[in-house]
Amino acid sequence: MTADLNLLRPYGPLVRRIEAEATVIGDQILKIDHFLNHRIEPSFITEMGQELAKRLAGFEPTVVLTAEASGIAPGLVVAQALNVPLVYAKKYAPQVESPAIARVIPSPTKGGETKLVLSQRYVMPADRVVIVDDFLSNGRTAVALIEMAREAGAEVLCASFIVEKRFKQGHASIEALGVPVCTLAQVEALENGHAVLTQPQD
Ligand SMILES: O=P(O)(O)OC[C@H]1O[C@H](OP(=O)(O)OP(=O)(O)O)[C@H](O)[C@@H]1O
Repeated sequence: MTADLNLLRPYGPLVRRIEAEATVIGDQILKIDHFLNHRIEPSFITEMGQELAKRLAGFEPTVVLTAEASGIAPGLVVAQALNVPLVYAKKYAPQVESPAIARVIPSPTKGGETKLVLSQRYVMPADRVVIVDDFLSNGRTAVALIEMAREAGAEVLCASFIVEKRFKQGHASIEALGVPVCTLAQVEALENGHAVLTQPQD
């Protein structure tokens, strides 16, 4: 698959904020939870979600799919901009109306295992799905969401993220499923307390 460069265009305002404000721990951990997923800045998450929505509009999705919890804020902005529903796979109280589809994945940031559960009532065979999440790392969450949507009979058009760690295998795992990846910031490496990012052209 040839990557669509428009889907991977670095978004300048986000790249600059990560460079200036991220906390980098070792060569694996990047924290920007002061504006993205613990303390959320409504104006900035809206700006970023609208940028993702612009890139995703051409896929003509009928539903945005994410995972509880940190995907909900960006997912809601994208869904609102595209005027489609947001569905989130439940993680923390995974009792949903049956029939349901589930996947167990290694918990990305907490260790142990996480169960993702989705009611088939909310993703249907005619649906055109785009995935939205805050971070792409090893890709286990996104791959599970893609598999679950496909098990429901839906078509998955694109998987999109605010930030991706290019030094992990998530991007390749998603493309291996035939799904294009869309991201606003691409972290190439974490070194000496700093994030090295793909630079915007503008
Ligand atoms: O590409 P991956 O390796 O799957 O990692 C990315 C996932 O990790 C985080 O979720 P996490 O479960 O850590 O936290 P959350 O419950 O706050 O969303 C993040 O929100 C993504 O969903």
